[in-house]
Amino acid sequence: PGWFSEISTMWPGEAHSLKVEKILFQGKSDYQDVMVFQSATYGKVLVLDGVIQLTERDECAYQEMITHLPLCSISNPKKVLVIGGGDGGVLREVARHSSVEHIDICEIDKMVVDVSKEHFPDVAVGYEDPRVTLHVGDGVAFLKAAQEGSYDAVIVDSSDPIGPAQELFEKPFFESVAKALRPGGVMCTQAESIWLHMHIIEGIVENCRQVFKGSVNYAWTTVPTYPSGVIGFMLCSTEGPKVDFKNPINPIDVKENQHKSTVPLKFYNQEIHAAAFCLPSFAKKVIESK
Ligand SMILES: NCCCN[C@H]1CC[C@H](NCCCN)CC1
Repeated sequence: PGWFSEISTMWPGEAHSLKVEKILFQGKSDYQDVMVFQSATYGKVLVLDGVIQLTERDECAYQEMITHLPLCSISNPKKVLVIGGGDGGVLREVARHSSVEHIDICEIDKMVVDVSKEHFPDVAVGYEDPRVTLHVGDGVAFLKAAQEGSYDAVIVDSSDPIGPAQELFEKPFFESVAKALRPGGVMCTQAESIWLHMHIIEGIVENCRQVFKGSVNYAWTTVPTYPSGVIGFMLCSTEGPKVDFKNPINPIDVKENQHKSTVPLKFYNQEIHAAAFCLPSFAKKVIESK
């Protein structure tokens, strides 16, 4: 009954709105306000501190791209760490890779996990994979404690730099990720919008170029329900075996190796992988000059 508008100081003067059919959950965790509503045209919607995290209709774009851009760029990923991603969508996507043997996930807010399992079963299906271990806690502390060189890939599926995820956009965190990765290991982080946050992106790229001595590339994709309709990703690799993010070398094994109730890929494919790294001139100028 009415409309939800995503108003935030992070995107001044604009607000994406969705028609609300019914509010399904409202709560306050130790970290943020959590809400789920049934929208008129995008399925169910997860909102944290007034910011849209995912909708049933378009979550495939973000979860598939943030996962397969890194994992399809290296051969035989075995050990993967997800920071954030409490809704389970990234886990669902990592599980499609048959070479993966172990998936750690560190999510700070248990309420996000529980709410996703209750209201977004096709997203939280990722938790049903036996290779998954959930750690409820701060990703910064988890990485500080992680053994050096223990992961092939780290995916940072965070909210925005205002709130609990603030530290996940800073240099010390990137340094701890690089330490936890093997030589030639890869990181993929949520990296905002080129339409809204070129300044934030500039800072992230600068930090990543200082910390990651392999490849550092920015990719982007379309997600209708994120502000400006696009979201970016920072793809980085540590010193060691060369990683060419722009040419996927490891096609996903979508046959047997996923949970029976996992939905098929809806968004990611080889061509859109390569296209994701093509940037408009105003963004290319800033990102490739750092
Ligand atoms: N697993 C889904 C979590 C999604 N992370 C989101 C990425 C986008 C963000 N707002 C977009 C802000 C404008 N770039 C909210 C969290």
